[in-house]
Amino acid sequence: EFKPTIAIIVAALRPSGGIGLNGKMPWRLRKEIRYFKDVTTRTTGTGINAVIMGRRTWESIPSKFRPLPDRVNVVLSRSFKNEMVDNNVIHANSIDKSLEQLQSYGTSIAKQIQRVFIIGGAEIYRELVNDPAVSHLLVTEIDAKEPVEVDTFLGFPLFEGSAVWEKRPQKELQSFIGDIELENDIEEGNFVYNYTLWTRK
Ligand SMILES: NC(=O)C1=CN([C@@H]2O[C@H](COP(=O)(O)OP(=O)(O)OC[C@H]3O[C@@H](n4cnc5c(N)ncnc54)[C@H](OP(=O)(O)O)[C@@H]3O)[C@@H](O)[C@H]2O)C=CC1
Ligand SMILES: COc1ccc(Oc2cccc3nc(N)nc(N)c23)cc1
Repeated sequence: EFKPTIAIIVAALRPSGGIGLNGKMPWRLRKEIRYFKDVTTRTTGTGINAVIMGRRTWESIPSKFRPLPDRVNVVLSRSFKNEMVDNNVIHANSIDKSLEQLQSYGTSIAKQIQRVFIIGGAEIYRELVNDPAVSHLLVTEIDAKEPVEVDTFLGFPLFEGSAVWEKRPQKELQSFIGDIELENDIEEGNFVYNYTLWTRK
């Protein structure tokens, strides 16, 4: 029965949980962007992964860079009809409808959907972090040397201590991401960051 691993993937500033500013990300971290691409794209064997995002996040991707390549892109909007726009883009008006469509995608394109990543934005994170179907949080924890302005936040308490989620040892993150290299305390400009995995207590 179709039960892909569903993971939220996000880069968030500590301790505030800031993730956005003026509809964009408050930072540009080269290695972190490569990690995001590698983790959301990598599959074992012949399958393909899906990324699910809110309509505003989709609209803020420059049109020449969307859909995100080598992944099935699912865009959520309450005003969408549920439809496969083309082989790489699915419209859905709820998370449940998007999972239904991903299931039939697998049978129609004979490509099995392996993992599903929720890639933002803030409203989507806030809602889906409470969905029991989401089993993993891949959180890049960012510390800033100098203060950073943010106006959009994770929308759930994580760094202040969570009653629901617990951070797993690095070796569990390593086995989740396979042969993708895990560096610690990566420094880029004003930022130092680490990749983490959280699962439900
Ligand atoms: N730091 C990070 O890792 C990331 C940061 N971001 C940042 O987040 C911000 C964008 O987030 P945000 O503005 O919250 O917008 P979102 O990308 O979360 O999109 C919100 C829209 O998604 C649709 N939607 C939300 N919930 C549902 C639902 N349950 N069913 C169907 N449709 C739904 C609605 O579309 P409609 O109005 O059409 O109904 C809503 O307006 C930007 O600043 C972006 O840069 C984004 C991704 C990652
Ligand atoms: C504007 O569209 C988008 C905005 C953000 C987005 O997600 C990300 C982009 C770049 C790096 C990202 N890193 C992590 N850990 N998580 C994300 N969701 C990321 C994907 C699309």
